[in-house]
Amino acid sequence: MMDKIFLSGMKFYSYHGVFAEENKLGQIFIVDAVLTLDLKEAGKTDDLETTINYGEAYQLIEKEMETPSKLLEHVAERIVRALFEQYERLEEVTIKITKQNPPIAGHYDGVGIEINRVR
Ligand SMILES: Nc1nc2c(c(=O)[nH]1)N=C([C@H](O)[C@@H](O)CO)CN2
Repeated sequence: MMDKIFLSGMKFYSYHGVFAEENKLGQIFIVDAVLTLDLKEAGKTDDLETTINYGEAYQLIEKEMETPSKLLEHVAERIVRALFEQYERLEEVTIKITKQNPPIAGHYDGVGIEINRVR
């Protein structure tokens, strides 16, 4: 069983979407991230340099969320790429992005996507 760092329920106001109204008005997106890596060294040494600083990972995700894409799939792939480029020790990533109030009639808690990528 591999170790994990998680960032859950991150909320961003962004402009991703297929429709012009979404690109113009924007909406809230909820992002959940799970980063898989070995946390034994950090557990032994108590040294932040031996793990991934989740505060720094948050900023990286925030930066990608600020760049508009049409599809949530595209946003998620950009986040994964940025994380793998930044963190050599990262082995696997899961990114889930939810739109709570997309322009779709009906009753639901949210719609969205989740991707999992292994380096
Ligand atoms: N698989 C996907 N389907 C849809 C997406 C998406 O990003 N991935 N986006 C939309 C619209 O932007 C949505 O917000 C409203 O219909 C539609 N389907």
